[in-house]
Amino acid sequence: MNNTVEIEGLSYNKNYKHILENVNLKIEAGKTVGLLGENGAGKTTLMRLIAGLAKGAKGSIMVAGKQAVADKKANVSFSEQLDGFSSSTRIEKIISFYEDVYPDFSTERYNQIAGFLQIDEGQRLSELSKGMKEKLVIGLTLSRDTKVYLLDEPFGGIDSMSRKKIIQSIIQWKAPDAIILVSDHYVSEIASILDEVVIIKDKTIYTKKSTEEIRSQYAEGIEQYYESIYEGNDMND
Ligand SMILES: Nc1ncnc2c1ncn2[C@@H]1O[C@H](COP(=O)(O)OP(=O)(O)OP(=O)(O)O)[C@@H](O)[C@H]1O
Repeated sequence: MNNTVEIEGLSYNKNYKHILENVNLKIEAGKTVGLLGENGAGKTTLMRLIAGLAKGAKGSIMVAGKQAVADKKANVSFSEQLDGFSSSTRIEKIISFYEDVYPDFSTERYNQIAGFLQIDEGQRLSELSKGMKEKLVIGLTLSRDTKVYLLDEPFGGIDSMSRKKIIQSIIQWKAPDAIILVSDHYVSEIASILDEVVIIKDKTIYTKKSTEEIRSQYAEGIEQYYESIYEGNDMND
């Protein structure tokens, strides 16, 4: 089996607090996977570890068969929140930064996505609404040509019409063998694009299941499954 992400025995503490314990997770090439869990469950932390941005974990995280931080950075595109740019920065400046820093950044792909999302390059960060900023982050993240895309709650501020359009288009913006790992609290909205669902609970991967299997067991789908796990009355496991 061709696993693009392979995590074994991963534990992570921050400021003496156990955040993740004994996480094991394998994600096959090409899958679009929903990462679900309540506030503070550890979704962002897990993504930062996969992206090579958080250090000091125990266990192993392999991305495309490699463990070094530099390889993770080269193979993973993470939806960073642009906090490093001053609010007066124009979008065109951010795009040229991405072009300089990431050899795999495709300006052509960015222009396609930005056209679809109606992002205006001439604007400054301070002029963007929360939803527009999120659209920009989605555009920048998916314009790199990488094996793994990590989208951390990418749609929170985006209006529901645009959100539906973006969700339906998102898979076309990745190579067929690339993985998307997306966390979101709007479970039912992203359900249609997911191949698998991973749930973090009690500091670990509580379960990973294909959406097909979930739908065959839960008439109301992924949201019902997710709620059943948090309420402690799931049918199996
Ligand atoms: N710098 C830190 N020091 C100590 N604890 C931290 C630190 N950063 C995060 N945490 C804790 O790690 C846990 C996981 O946080 P994380 O942001 O990964 O969760 P999340 O699932 O992404 O949550 P949300 O859905 O609210 O975004 C939380 O309990 C949080 O309080």
